[in-house]
Amino acid sequence: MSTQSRHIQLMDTTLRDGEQTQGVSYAPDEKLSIAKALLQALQVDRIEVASARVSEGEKHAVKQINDWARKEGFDGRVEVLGFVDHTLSVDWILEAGGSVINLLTKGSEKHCRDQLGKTLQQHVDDILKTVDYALSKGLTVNVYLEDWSNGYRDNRNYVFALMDSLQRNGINHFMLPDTLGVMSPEEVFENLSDMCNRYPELQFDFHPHNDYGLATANAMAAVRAGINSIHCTINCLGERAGNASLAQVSVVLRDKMDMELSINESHLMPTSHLVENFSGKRVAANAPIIGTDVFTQTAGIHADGDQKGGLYKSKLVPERFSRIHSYALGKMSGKASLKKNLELLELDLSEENQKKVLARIVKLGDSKQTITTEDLPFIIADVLESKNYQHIKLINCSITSGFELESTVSLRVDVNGKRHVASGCGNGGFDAFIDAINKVMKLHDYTLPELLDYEVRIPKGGHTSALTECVITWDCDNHKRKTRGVHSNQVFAAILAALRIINIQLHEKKQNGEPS
Ligand SMILES: CC(=O)SCCNC(=O)CCNC(=O)[C@H](O)C(C)(C)COP(=O)(O)OP(=O)(O)OC[C@H]1O[C@@H](n2cnc3c(N)ncnc32)[C@H](O)[C@@H]1OP(=O)(O)O
Repeated sequence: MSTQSRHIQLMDTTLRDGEQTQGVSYAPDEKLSIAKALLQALQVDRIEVASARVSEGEKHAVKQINDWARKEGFDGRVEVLGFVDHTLSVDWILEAGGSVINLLTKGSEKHCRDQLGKTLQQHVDDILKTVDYALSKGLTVNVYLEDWSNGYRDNRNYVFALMDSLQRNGINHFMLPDTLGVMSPEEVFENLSDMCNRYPELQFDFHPHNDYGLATANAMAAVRAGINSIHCTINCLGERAGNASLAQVSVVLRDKMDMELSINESHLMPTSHLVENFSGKRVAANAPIIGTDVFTQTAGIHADGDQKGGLYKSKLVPERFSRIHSYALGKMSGKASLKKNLELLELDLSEENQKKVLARIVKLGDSKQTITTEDLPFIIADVLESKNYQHIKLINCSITSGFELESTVSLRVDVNGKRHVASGCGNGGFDAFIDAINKVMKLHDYTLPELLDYEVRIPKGGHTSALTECVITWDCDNHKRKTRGVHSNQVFAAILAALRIINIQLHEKKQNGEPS
C-alpha cells in the first residue's frame, strides 16, 4: 500500500512480552522506572505493562504505573493484557487503576479448538461478554488475535468470521501477532494488505517476533501494507528470540521509509541501559544502534577515511543517539586510529614517537590483548621510557581467602614517593583490596571512582593456568573509563586495573596543579 510519510505509533511491550523472556522478572519499582523512561523520556506512544491476574505483586506494580501515568497526563497510554474470562481480567485491571485492556482472543482455529476446546461461535460469545463488561466499566478495549499468522495461513475464513463478529463492538485496535515469528516480509505484506483492504475502517497493530531474525524487516513490510502501529520492546526482549527491537524499528522506519515517529532517539541508549540493568540480560556488543561497539571503527583504513571527510559515514551517526565514534586499538590499527585516540586524550606526540607507539600497539594486539584508550598513556610512557607517569606502585600484597570466610588483604604501596602499609577485609579478595587501598588513598585526598562493570576473561582456548585479563569500567563523574590488568591470578588482574585508574587520576590531578 502506501509508503507515504505518516505517523507510526510504537507500542512498547518490554514490561509484558519483554518479561516473558526466560529468566526476567522486574520488581514493581523497576517496572515503574522503566515505564517512566519509556513514556516520559523516550516518548513511546503506548506501553503494555503486564498480563492481568498474574500476581498481587504485579497488580501493585501496575497500580503504581497507572497512578503515576494519570498524574503526569499519560492516562490511556498504559495497557494491560487480559484474558477471555468475563469479569476476572477486567476487575483485576480496574483494581490496578487501569483504563485499557488488550484482550487475548484466539486468532487461529487450532488454538480455539485445541486450547480452549470451543467452537468459533462459543468463543465469540465469550469474547463479547468480556468486551461488553469491559466497555460497561469504562475501559478501552483492544483485541489480540493470538496466533493470527498461523491461523491466517491455515484457515483464513476462521479469521474473517471472527473479525466479522467483532468489528462493530466498540473495539479500538485489532492486534495481529506473528506469535511464533514465522512470517517472511512477503507474507506479512500480502496478509496485512488483505486485512487492511477488507476492513478499511479498522485500526490494526502488528506484533512481530524475531524467531527468524526478521522482526524489523516484518515491521517494515507491515507499515508498507498500511499498518500504523507496531509492537516492539527495548533490547529485543520477549519470549524465545524476542520481539522487534524498538531502537531498530524506530530508526529504520525513519531512515528507510520516511515515517514520522514520536521517539526521542537520544534516549534510546539510556533506556536500553536501564532495561539491561533491571532485566539482567546483556545487550550484544554488536546490537544495531545500542550495542557498545557499533560506533567503533576497528580497521585503520576506516579511521583514515573518517579523517578525510567522513568517507565511512552513514545516516547512522552516533551523535544522533548522544554517542560518539571511537577507534579501537589493536593489531588492525593504523596511524589514523592512533591519531584519533590521541586527540581524544588531548595528547601530542611527534610523528617519530607515534610510529614507535603504533608498533607497540600492533604487537600487543597480536598477543590478543585488549587495549583501551585509557591504556594509551601507559603504553606511551613505557615506549618512550618516561619515568614521571608512575604515581602509585604496589610493592607487595598478600591476600587470604577461604570458603565461608571474609577475605583479608595486607599491602605495602608507594604513592608519590610516600610509603604506606595498610590492611583491609571484604567480600572477596578484590573487595578487601579496595578496603585497604581506600584507607591509603584517603590520606592523599583521593577516592576511587564507582565501579560500573567488571569483566574477567581468558584468551580463547585458554586453560586454568592461563593469564587472565580483567577490564573494569569506572564511573568518573558520569564519564565512563575502562582500565585493564593482566595477571595469572584474576584478583591481581583486577587490582592492576584498579591501580591503573588511580594512576590516571593522580596524574590528572598533578597536571591540574592539585595537591596529592
Ligand atoms: C501472546 C502471549 O504472549 S500470551 C501471554 C499471556 N500471559 C501469560 O500467560 C501471563 C502469565 N500467566 C499466568 O500467570 C497464568 O497462566 C494465568 C494467571 C494467566 C492463568 O493461570 P492458570 O489459571 O493456572 O491457568 P494456566 O496457566 O494453566 O492457563 C491455561 C488455561 O488458560 C486458558 N486460556 C488460554 N488462552 C486463554 C485466553 N486467551 N483467554 C482465557 N483463557 C485462556 C486455557 O484454555 C487453560 O484453561 P483450562 O485450564 O480450563 O484448560
